[in-house]
Amino acid sequence: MKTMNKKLGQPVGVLPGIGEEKEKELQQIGLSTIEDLFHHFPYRYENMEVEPVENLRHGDRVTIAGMIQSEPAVRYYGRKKSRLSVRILVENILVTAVFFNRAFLKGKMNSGDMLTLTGKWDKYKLTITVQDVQWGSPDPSRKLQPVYSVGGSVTVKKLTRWIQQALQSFGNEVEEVLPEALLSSYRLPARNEAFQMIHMPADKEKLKQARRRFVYEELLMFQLKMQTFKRQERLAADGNSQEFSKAEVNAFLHTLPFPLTGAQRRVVDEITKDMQDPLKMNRLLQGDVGSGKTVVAAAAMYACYLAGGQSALMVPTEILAEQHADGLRQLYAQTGLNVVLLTGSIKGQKRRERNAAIYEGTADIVIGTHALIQEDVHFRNLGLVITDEQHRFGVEQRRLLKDKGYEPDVLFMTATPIPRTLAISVFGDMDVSSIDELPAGRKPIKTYWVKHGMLERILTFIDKQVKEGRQAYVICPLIEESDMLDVQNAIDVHAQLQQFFESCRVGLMHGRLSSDEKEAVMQAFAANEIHVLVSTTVVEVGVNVPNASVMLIYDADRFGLSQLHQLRGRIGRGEYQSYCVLMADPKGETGQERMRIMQETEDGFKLSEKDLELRGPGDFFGRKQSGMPEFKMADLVHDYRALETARRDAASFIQSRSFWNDPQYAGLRSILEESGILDGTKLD
Ligand SMILES: Nc1ncnc2c1ncn2[C@@H]1O[C@H](COP(=O)(O)OP(=O)(O)OP(=O)(O)O)[C@@H](O)[C@H]1O
Repeated sequence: MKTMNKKLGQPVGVLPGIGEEKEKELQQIGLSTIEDLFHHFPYRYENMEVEPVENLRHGDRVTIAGMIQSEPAVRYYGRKKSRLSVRILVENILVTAVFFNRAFLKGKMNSGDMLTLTGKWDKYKLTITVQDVQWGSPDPSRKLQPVYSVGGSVTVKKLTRWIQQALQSFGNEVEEVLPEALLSSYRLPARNEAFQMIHMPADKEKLKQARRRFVYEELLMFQLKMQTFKRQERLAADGNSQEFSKAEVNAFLHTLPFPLTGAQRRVVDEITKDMQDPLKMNRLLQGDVGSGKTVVAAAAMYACYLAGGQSALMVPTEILAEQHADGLRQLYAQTGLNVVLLTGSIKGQKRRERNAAIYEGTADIVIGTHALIQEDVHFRNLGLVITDEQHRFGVEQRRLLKDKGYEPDVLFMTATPIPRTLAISVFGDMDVSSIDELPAGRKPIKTYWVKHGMLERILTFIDKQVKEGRQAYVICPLIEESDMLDVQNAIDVHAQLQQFFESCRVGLMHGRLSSDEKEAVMQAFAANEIHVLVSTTVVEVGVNVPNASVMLIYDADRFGLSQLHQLRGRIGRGEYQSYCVLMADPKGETGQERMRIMQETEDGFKLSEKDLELRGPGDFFGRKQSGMPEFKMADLVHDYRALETARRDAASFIQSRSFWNDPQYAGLRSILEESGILDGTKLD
């Protein structure tokens, strides 16, 4: 995190040896000031610790030290190539050191000179192919050598020298930004020491301490910014309370065919309180597959209706929009609410009519895909926006709504249970509600991992289930590069299964069907006119057919854990015992591990933590749409404890009066001021 110290803000050109040209090159890799140099952390370290010769492993990069015993011999080959070899005595063992294309060293080498050599070790020939040579005994301060990312003609060696010079000349200018009390209670090194330790570590322990400090500092700043942003945004939207009676919402809940679970009730309370609050709601609702998020959304939209507002429910696919529209109409059957569906495939006169209903305010609830809050749609009084699958709806859309003059309460629903650590880091500016309980009477899904050779037995099992009145999904292999190949796979599997199942009806679903076709297939499946549905992953999110009790997933090891969990969540949604069969012959350890985990647990939160471990956060949401914050030092998987601590500390700082006045927080405050968050201009 940069401070605004004047001396540290000087251009790198003030250092000896950096002329205009080098200064430009450094600028190009983002290093303009002295402070930039300090913050250019090594991305790894070269271990230069000298080890006894007998401990050295063949092929490793090693450092040894010894005395020159022979005249160096040089052989030239080709036009510019040479090989210099010299005998070195290392702990009574004669070792050959080989230097390629550095014949000029010959003149510098004298018998009896002490050399410290780093390079690749050949255990059998007792030879080191030297990459780095220093005259003299090993320098104890160089045991861990930083390696930096560089560019142009700037080499690691030069950059290391400049950073060290900068630390020597300006290290004392570094000001502490963390309060003294924090440093001592967490045993973190002071900022100026930490810079020394990270660029010139005396040993691994020191390096670890420095890293701990910068990780904490980085995460704390991130959390402070997020939380300050949240506070600012909320203050700005003051006076946005929705007025309705909670008793009437409860009366609606009593009309439902089932009682809410304890978790659903708690979450409805949290949401309706937020809506009644003058501050704008910005809440993430997460719940495991099948935990009953839709009913919670229905309650929130009903509350908004009571307050005289309209609600928009945005979902990622048309199938889902249609399913939700049907489901909500049933839930609202006794209320007289007007539910309107708006998707890309509704055109012409129909669309004009629906747009008019939205504009005039007779549409109480509008359900659709993204297009809903964009394009030609204008609400009369938009009070609540709910989006399903929050990661597809970001800051941009929120801004878009604002620009249209709407300041609705916002609820994000996700069926992907996000590990708590990730939720608070990515969505740190939101409140989080979790439905952590499934409706009563659900039977745990039985999950089996089988090899492809078992296919026939599985199909026979499906046949038996269908004869008992149930239905099945067959999910086709995923070929990530190509949607078209996925479709082809589904078509092939469909043809094969049609032959196998003589008496059942086998349907086909994939992304290339038109929306009318998709709807027809889904309706036929929901009505049990299709017994076995062969599908690509388009059924992944949200599809709800409680009579389906079997899912067979081809090549299951190609899917991520969270995705498998989503898919599996399509079954076990009713009263019947359900079975998920993962067909896979994974070669790698990770694939096998995934299959085992899937068999062992049905807890979405646990699975997504595991997923994160196996894949890393970048992959978790898919790189492109992730919107994940990038950290210089911190790693969300390994540093999650620090993240939790930072979050708590940031929250208590922001709420305390002393944080905004006391000089010990001046450093942190000034960074917040610099970031522009305090005047609401940006969030970086
Ligand atoms: N409290 C409850 N008691 C019994 N059944 C319930 C309860 N709440 C919801 N259900 C039923 O459970 C099923 C799943 O609910 P819903 O579709 O809302 O889940 P979801 O959380 O959206 O799941 P997914 O993320 O997997 O789509 C539905 O058939 C719904 O009617």
